[in-house]
Amino acid sequence: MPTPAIHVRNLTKRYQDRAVVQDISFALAPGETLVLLGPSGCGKTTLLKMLNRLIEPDGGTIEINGHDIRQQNPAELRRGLGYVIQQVGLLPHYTVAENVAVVPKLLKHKPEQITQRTTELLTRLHLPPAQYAGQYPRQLSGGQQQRVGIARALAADPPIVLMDEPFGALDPITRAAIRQDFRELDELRRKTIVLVTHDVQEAFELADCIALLNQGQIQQMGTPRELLFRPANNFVRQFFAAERLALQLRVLQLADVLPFLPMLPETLDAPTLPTTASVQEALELLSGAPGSQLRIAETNKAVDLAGLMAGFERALSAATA
Ligand SMILES: Nc1ncnc2c1ncn2[C@@H]1O[C@H](COP(=O)(O)OP(=O)(O)OP(=O)(O)O)[C@@H](O)[C@H]1O
Repeated sequence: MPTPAIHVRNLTKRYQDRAVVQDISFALAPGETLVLLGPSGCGKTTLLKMLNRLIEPDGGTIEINGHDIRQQNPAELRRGLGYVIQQVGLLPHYTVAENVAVVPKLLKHKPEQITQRTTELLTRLHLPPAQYAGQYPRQLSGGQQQRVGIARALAADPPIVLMDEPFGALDPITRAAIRQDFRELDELRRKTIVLVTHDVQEAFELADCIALLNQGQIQQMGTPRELLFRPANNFVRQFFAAERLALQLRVLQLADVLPFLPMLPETLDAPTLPTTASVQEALELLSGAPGSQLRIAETNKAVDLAGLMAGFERALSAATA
């Protein structure tokens, strides 16, 4: 394994003799998204804030790109780590462009480079600069402010970004829209991200890897699929119980269902999905047009709604067997 982007060993934090983070260890490879998930008060934010030294641990070590963060000046460390929080924390007397430029300015990037980067980020985050660069935070909606917060965290192109409930304060529709942008933003895909949430659907949508915490301890760390189909204990099983079906539809892909699908005569004008599409995506496509079929790219198979559901059921039995 290459040097982990983040390597945490035996991390512990106590408040008045109560360990709110207990002996946590993990390694995160560069470019991965780790979601810290768990009930309120389980220690997610405390763990995240130890990564950028907003909170100092009582025990254990943290290495970022192979360097012990205790050897680094906290302010410098933080300039190298993007940070997005629920309250956004934009500076009210700075324009959108000025807010985005804060860290690049501290790092003494060239003015023309900063302008170019700001323009690029605002455009990609659906805030056309001609309209928004000169506005003040109070003139923006909550969702727009959150997009500016993300642009600000990415402005200096840090390889690691820490996010604490970044979509927590938004209504469900805005939240889904920003999550979609988040997934489609190429530059975020390349970054190492640690994201805190208590929203299970959000965790499954964004994570390469989930660490499910309870009372300061990792109950299980693994891919969404591992947590769902191979729960390490009862806590993990119970945590996903209420949303199990929705999660299964999201986690299983057409590739999983494929062996159980009957061959159908090809309908040339049918919509096509790749084998990596989730059963959920296929279901959405098919339920809009009952009786219709979809083609599965690079295979000789097509499927209708009934066939998909029958295949899903068999793929589920195979995954949990
Ligand atoms: N400064 C502090 N002094 C004492 N206790 C604290 C302090 N900060 C946090 N705690 C306690 O530590 C525990 C973990 O808090 P933390 O904020 O990390 O949880 P969380 O999982 O992020 O919760 P939430 O999802 O509600 O934000 C909580 O029980 C909290 O009350």
